Amino acid sequence: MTTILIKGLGLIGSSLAQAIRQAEPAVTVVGVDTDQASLSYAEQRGIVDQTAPALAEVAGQADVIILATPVSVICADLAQLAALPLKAGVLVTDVGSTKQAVMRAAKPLQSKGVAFIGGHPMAGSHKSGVTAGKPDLFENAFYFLIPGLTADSAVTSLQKLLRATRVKWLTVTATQHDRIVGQLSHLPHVVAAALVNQTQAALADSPLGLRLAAGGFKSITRIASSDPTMWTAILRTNGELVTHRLQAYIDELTRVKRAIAVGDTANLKDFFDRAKLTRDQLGPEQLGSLPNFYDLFLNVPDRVGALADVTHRLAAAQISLVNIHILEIREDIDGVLQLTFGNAAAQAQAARVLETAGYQIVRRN
Ligand SMILES: NC(=O)c1ccc[n+]([C@@H]2O[C@H](COP(=O)([O-])OP(=O)(O)OC[C@H]3O[C@@H](n4cnc5c(N)ncnc54)[C@H](O)[C@@H]3O)[C@@H](O)[C@H]2O)c1
Ligand SMILES: O=C(O)C(=O)C[C@]1(C(=O)O)C=C[C@@H](O)C=C1
Repeated sequence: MTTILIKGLGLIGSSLAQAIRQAEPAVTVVGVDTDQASLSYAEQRGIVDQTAPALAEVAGQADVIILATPVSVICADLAQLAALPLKAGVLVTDVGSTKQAVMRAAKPLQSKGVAFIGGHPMAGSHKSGVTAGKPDLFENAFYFLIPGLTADSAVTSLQKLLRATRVKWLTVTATQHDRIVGQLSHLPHVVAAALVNQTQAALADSPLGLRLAAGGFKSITRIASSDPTMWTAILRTNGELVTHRLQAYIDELTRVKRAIAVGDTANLKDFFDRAKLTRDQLGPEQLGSLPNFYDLFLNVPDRVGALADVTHRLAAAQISLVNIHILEIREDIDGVLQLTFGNAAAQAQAARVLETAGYQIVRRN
């Protein structure tokens, strides 16, 4: 019986667990997480077979170990694994968003002869946690692999285990990885967060402020809702590269700022022309997998039990919720609840159930 240990049952860990289950129903999946609620949720839904509070307790039983916590924790765990007794032939991999620091941290483990393959699925979401996980999260996305000196047979085994993800495999070096992803993922997250913070300050004295935002602001800042702990760890491990790319981005902004200030129409038009040309070439297939989450924004009355009533009605209709978020509760008036579903059918069914019960849907994404 093959035992797969997944440490970190959040968005990525629980999505991989579900994809592994689809392809290999006979394997035993063991989940490790510091968050007891995530472990219970995963066990109750059959995402994992067993749970354990700490890596050291179960590492020795595993045939495959997948590290899916923030990068800082992955690095610490790799050091810990090097000091633990492991099964002969164990395969260790990770999903962290930076790879040079991870590959460095894996050296003592590799020196012991353990097969380690750095990994990074280039798909995800601004949603985090076990409830957001789904087996098809990675479909059509690129999945970077950094095998280093690990044998091809181990790479093939990992690809076979993860075949239900239906990803496109791409082998790179850790340096190549961090350069590409630093520009395409890390810099955009800094830019999005900076824009949200600057907008919040700029509109602080406007009565409706950010609530007036429409599609433009929302689409460029969606990723500012991502997990702060995860992003702090990413920037601590690809900081040098991101600092350089941030300077190049500031230079680009400075050039356009100058063109706006002096009313240089030709330069401004060229600025937008070049961006449009490049962006238009990214069809949906080149964009990799876009996270498909479906939101309903619901007015809920300010009374005890309103939230429970909504979740009860959805559960009675057997509609699975990915996430629930209270956006605002104002005393004596309605609050707004954001309900997230994994597919359009669940969203539509939930809207019917809730509207029939008298709830007002204020927006759907
Ligand atoms: N979110 C994305 O879009 C995305 C995409 C690709 C890769 N990644 C990488 O995948 C990893 C996981 O990201 P995620 O989005 O699944 O995050 P997440 O916040 O959804 O999940 C992380 C999980 O790790 C657990 N955890 C944190 N510290 C722990 C510790 N010390 N011991 C045990 N468990 C711990 C948390 O409780 C949580 O369940 C990160 O390294 C991230 O960089 C994220
Ligand atoms: O789609 C999103 O919300 C993401 O942020 C996913 C995203 C990214 O594209 O930057 C985030 C971090 C990962 O390491 C890989 C993918």
